[in-house]
Amino acid sequence: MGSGIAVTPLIPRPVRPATNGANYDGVARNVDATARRRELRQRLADQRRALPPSARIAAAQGLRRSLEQLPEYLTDTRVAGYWASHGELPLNLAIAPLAGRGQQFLLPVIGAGKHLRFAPWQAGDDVQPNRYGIPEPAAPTELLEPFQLDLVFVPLLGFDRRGNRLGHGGGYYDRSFAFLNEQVRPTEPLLVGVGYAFQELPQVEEEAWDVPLDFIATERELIDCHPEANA
Ligand SMILES: Nc1nc2c(c(=O)[nH]1)N(C=O)[C@@H](CNc1ccc(C(=O)N[C@@H](CCC(=O)O)C(=O)O)cc1)CN2
Ligand SMILES: Nc1ncnc2c1ncn2[C@@H]1O[C@H](COP(=O)(O)OP(=O)(O)OP(=O)(O)O)[C@@H](O)[C@H]1O
Repeated sequence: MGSGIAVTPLIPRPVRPATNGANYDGVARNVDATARRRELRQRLADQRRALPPSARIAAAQGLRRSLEQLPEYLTDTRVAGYWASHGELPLNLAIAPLAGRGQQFLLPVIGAGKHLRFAPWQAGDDVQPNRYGIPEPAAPTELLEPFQLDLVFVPLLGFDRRGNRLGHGGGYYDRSFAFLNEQVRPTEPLLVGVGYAFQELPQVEEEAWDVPLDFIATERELIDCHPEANA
């Protein structure tokens, strides 16, 4: 599809052992991990909501500068993002230049089975709230499957530098992009997590179903989660 710059393929990540083992210890470890994730999500969500408007506006501008370091942001044809809610880092300044460059922007639409599809959206198009109160295109002319996208800005609550992500806990992105775990990464679509720098964690515990991010863009920097590719 429309990716401008070729990226060096990597060896696929080894399949991680499932954490939901059938024995008692496996189950207990899993319950602990779930409780830890819930606590961490709450703390990060509270912290994000408490950010003053000035920090949000400055971050939206910093994010655009970070994304300009990514060739795919400047050239890819189909670019999916999100409508910032719950204090998420606003994408509006990063999205604005896309139309002028002939790039299509799309928003996620929640479907059956917690799978996302993506609808083209441009400024002025009608939106309606989904079940979480997040706006979705109201009358999409087409709905694209995740594999049809070139670049995806993925919302997150927490991240680490290896590309592990903590989301809202719905598992929407992991389910929708699970097919990438069978492919040599990075490939298309390229997954770029977007969040505030303060959302960085030393390590996000990996779960068997997680789909790692290729890059993470914050208001401060663009993080390449496959640094060995450039070594
Ligand atoms: N802006 C935006 N759009 C998005 C996502 C997102 O994270 N951000 N999604 C990412 O997947 C999908 C929607 N998934 C979501 C999953 C949970 C919650 C949410 O508010 N969860 C509550 C708990 C609600 C409950 O338990 O039912 C919370 O976090 O407080 C929101 C969106 C698709 N669209
Ligand atoms: N590929 C998958 N197949 C089946 N279930 C899945 C898959 N991916 C995630 N899940 C389920 O979804 C639940 C939530 O996953 P997780 O905590 O990783 O969500 P998240 O990445 O934080 O959420 P979101 O992507 O919506 O922001 C998990 O408990 C898991 O059972």
